[in-house]
Amino acid sequence: MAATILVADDDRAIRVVLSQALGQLGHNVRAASDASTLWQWVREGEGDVVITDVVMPDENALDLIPRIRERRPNLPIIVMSAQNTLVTAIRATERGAFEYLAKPFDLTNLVGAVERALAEVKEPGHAAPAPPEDHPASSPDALPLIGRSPAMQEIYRVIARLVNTDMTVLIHGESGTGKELVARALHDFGRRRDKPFVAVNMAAIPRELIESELFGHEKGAFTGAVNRGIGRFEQAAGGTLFLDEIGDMPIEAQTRLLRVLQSGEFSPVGGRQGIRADVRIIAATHRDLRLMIQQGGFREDLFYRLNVVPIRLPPLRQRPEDIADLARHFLALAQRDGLMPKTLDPSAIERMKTYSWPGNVRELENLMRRMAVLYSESVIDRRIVNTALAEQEPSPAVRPNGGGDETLSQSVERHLDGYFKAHPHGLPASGLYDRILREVERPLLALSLQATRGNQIRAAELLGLNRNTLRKKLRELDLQPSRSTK
Ligand SMILES: Nc1ncnc2c1ncn2[C@@H]1O[C@H](COP(=O)(O)OP(=O)(O)OP(=O)(O)O)[C@@H](O)[C@H]1O
Repeated sequence: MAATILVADDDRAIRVVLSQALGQLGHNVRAASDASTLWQWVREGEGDVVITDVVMPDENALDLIPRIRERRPNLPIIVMSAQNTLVTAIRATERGAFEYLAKPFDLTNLVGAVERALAEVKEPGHAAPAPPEDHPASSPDALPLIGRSPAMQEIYRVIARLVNTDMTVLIHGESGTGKELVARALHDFGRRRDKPFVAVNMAAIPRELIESELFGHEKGAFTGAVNRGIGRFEQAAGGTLFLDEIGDMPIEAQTRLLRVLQSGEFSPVGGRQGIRADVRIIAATHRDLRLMIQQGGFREDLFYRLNVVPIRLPPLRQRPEDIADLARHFLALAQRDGLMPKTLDPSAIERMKTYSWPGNVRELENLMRRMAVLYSESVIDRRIVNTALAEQEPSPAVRPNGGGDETLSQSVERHLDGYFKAHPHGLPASGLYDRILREVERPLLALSLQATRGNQIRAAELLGLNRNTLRKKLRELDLQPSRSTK
């Protein structure tokens, strides 16, 4: 069917390309260079589909969309934008765009979108989120996610599509790729944004405590359960529950979670009555769950329950185009925190593009922060990047033989192995047991104090130690408990 397509873009090249491509398919194309001409055509009842750029000389098309939707509710609008941010994608979708395409776009995708839009006109009922609802919360000036690579654009498009739904999402990506940030964006821009976002990391909770952590427990449910405990499901009521590192969930807890997802109800440990589970679930993992299913480590039925909408976050090394934007963003954050302003020399960006970033965006973030703190030069060049990369404290994800999956005990084992190997012709000095335990005790106590801002009572509670015992150990290890002012 030959249709009339209205195109609005102030870039002449785009108007020409679209007119040719759509003209060849037999459509009539009318192209305008500003928003007011487009609006005039729409008012005159012209056109079967609109394709519009966002930023035009006279008006931002995002402001025009609601008017078009009001006047011609059945006229599909395809938005193309070179702004390429999550916020643009979400705004366009929210205001009722039929499709959002980031520039530069693939012509085949555009033609596909036009065809779907025309099919939609013939058979209405399409999915432009209606009614176009404007979210006050969805206009943070700060962008939640940085990066304009095609891979990130695709992720923004998916997030925008999910904004008005409660669909379960499973995010997959290496450590540090931004899984939690995506989960937060889904919550912050979604309809549950006024309710809590609760994150639980399955890898960080002892196996035997996972169920009570998630579902809560009744008083007396187990030794130590002196009071009723509220679980994360209840805490997140009305909001979003982010199950991080879902691949680390023990199989029994998986069974229980599956039952909750199937029935929509949960019971606290030691309790009977079912409580309605009003949470949106977003899960994330860096593991290959399909492989785990084959090996019997993950329940297939749970996987399908969670994998309703899969999102794959690519590692940073596969989207080097994002590195410059991200690096500048982190430098700007450091500057906001009172550090000296710094700029990046092109040679620094080139160098960073060839590095492999095993710790992904988190590693880049740490590197930029370190450079902001430790280097006095105001322009960062290749040499500084090289030096900073070389002195990098190897994090588990950065170590060549460590990989992101290394557990604490594996890493200790690796260290001890190195220690024994350092004495090839004999044994280390005796008294090893106490020496090694102290090695572990020291960072554990220091970090606990740091986490409780030097509050010894809270640190003792956190550690499950008697206060006097903690004080004694701090003295023995010569750790100065300094209380930070804030
Ligand atoms: N696209 C992005 N834009 C801005 N900051 C980002 C982006 N991706 C990641 N970050 C930052 O990098 C750090 C790591 O991100 P995040 O914690 O979301 O990763 P993750 O994949 O959940 O990691 P892990 O699997 O280790 O928990 C955070 O400080 C986050 O703010």
